[in-house]
Amino acid sequence: MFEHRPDRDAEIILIGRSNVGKSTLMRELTGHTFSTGKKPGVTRKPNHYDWNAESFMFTDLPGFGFMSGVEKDMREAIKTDIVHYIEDNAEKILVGVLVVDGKSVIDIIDRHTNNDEIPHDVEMFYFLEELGIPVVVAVNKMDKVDDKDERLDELCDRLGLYPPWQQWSDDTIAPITAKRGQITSLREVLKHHLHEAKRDDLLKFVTK
Ligand SMILES: Nc1nc2c(ncn2[C@@H]2O[C@H](COP(=O)(O)OP(=O)(O)OP(=O)(O)O)[C@@H](O)[C@H]2O)c(=O)[nH]1
Repeated sequence: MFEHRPDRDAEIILIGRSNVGKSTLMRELTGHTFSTGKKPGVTRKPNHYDWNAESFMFTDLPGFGFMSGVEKDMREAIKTDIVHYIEDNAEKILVGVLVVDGKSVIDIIDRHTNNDEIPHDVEMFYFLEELGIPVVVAVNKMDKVDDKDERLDELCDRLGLYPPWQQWSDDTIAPITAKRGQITSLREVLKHHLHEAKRDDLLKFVTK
């Protein structure tokens, strides 16, 4: 289990496969640089970035799925810890940001679907929804995607959301390029959810 979760009442979590750009996004959202102990095989913990006065924090959860140099058992253990963390804190999690790599996400989802498995990304999407946590899909690395609309429509299709993707751009689908600081669409969607949750007091944390 992950230990040392700061005791905060409200939280926005980032989850996603390894290497999709969660740390980069976390840096953009908070303006803070984290040392992440990136060596494969090293035990991986959540990164919390928190504000005591408002009892709010962003949490970057460890990446799930394939990580080079990390054994399958270890990957499964990390995923189990992530699931427990989300279940245990569901009431405090205002938004779950599922970060995916826009360039590879469709291939990865389809590869796993063919094996009769539920792909991790799709599974996490439904898992958050079942817990009643609003899910935002931050589709990162859009700088590497040429056919943007087509790709985002495909992603909607795989997640059970009716295309066109623009229908979901207010509350669910946020194409971004975290590396270049292009995350306005995500900020807007987060604002929407904080407002819905009647937490306008927290808007300043998602606005630049
Ligand atoms: N082209 C492109 N690359 C990006 C973008 N955002 C992040 N990256 C790159 O993707 C790689 C992984 O980024 P990280 O932020 O370390 O990813 P992570 O999801 O935190 O990875 P884990 O710690 O393994 O879970 C780095 O080389 C980043 O520079 C983006 O918007 N576009």
